[in-house]
Amino acid sequence: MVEGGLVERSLAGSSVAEGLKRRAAPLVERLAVIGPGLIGSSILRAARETGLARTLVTTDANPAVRERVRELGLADEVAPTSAEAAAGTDIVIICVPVGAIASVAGEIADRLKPGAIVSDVGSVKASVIDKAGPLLPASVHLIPAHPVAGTEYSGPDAGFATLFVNRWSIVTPPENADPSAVATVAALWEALGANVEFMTAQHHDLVLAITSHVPHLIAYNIVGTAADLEAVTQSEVIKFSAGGFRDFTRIASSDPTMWRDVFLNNKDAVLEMLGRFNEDIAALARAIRWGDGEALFDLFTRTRAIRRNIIDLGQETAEPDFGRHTRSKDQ
Ligand SMILES: NC(=O)c1ccc[n+]([C@@H]2O[C@H](COP(=O)([O-])OP(=O)(O)OC[C@H]3O[C@@H](n4cnc5c(N)ncnc54)[C@H](O)[C@@H]3O)[C@@H](O)[C@H]2O)c1
Ligand SMILES: O=C(O)C(=O)C[C@]1(C(=O)O)C=C[C@@H](O)C=C1
Repeated sequence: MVEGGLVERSLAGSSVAEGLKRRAAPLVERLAVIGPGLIGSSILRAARETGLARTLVTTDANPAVRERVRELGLADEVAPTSAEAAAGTDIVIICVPVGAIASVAGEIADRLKPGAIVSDVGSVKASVIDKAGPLLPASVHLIPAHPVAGTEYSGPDAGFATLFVNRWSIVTPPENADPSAVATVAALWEALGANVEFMTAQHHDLVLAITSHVPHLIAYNIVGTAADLEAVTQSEVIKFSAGGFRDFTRIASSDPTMWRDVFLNNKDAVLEMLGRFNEDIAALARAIRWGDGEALFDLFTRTRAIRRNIIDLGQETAEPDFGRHTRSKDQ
């Protein structure tokens, strides 16, 4: 870790994006991002703008992504493999789909220096600790995290430096995690503009099952159902999709690999929340069948208040913003 010393790099033509602060000194010497897609490239962009690390290293399993990252100039070094990217690095952030995190951990294990921190951004946390933890040497610190910020887009062109500004990043340290390594990961996310919250991986997975995973499943399902009906209704599904349905199509266009892995790795929590969801939707169907307007009105009043609370807390724009990714100054 870098203890002190002023490092001022000139960033040709770029000013620090709103909500990000340029650091007087880097937090770490060498930061590696494995998988510079939407989330990884956003970390690299924000790290570049803030001067978070003296050297930014990245790699990707896909050679076309490595080439694109070079073209975009997102890192100081683009390594050919994960093992080479991780060698001699202070912090490695694994930004690949949840199902590939453990295999990356296995690939880098031998090349990590003692005291290095390995983190990730996976949308599911307990499986990362269970599967990646045993593959890493005892001399490194596994401190998983999850930035609760994203879009439906993927790849290095989709990222932007301000993605994490004023969003939560949930850090889920395993039992007996080294406090200074936990503090470093928290400081990293704060430097990227996020607000940090700590919880166990199990609690994270339960909370995110209802706030993120089941909503995505519902969106995938409703768009799938509508697409099946399209044969019956001809082009009406597309023609009249300017309203609520359109909001679902945004969510349902999210990356298939990422979401397949989320559901396969958070099975228990998702099934538990889905069970509860099914009970509640059955109650709504009953209210409609029996003309129970009061039950419908009461629920819709409660949910409207929840939406307004979220907006008041500044965590959502008032209207769906389909072009959020265009906030990027790097594109
Ligand atoms: N998209 C979101 O909204 C969002 C938000 C928060 C967290 N996450 C989590 O972040 C992670 C990345 O998501 P993303 O949306 O940035 O995905 P992405 O598809 O944009 O990028 C992932 C990158 O990882 C690379 N990759 C895949 N397997 C690899 C391997 N074995 N070794 C090296 N590179 C590999 C891919 O080629 C791709 O470039 C996922 O775990 C996801 O759950 C996503
Ligand atoms: O805004 C979106 O498009 C998202 O779906 C982002 C979202 C979410 O559900 O809030 C999706 C998955 C991540 O793990 C975190 C954030």
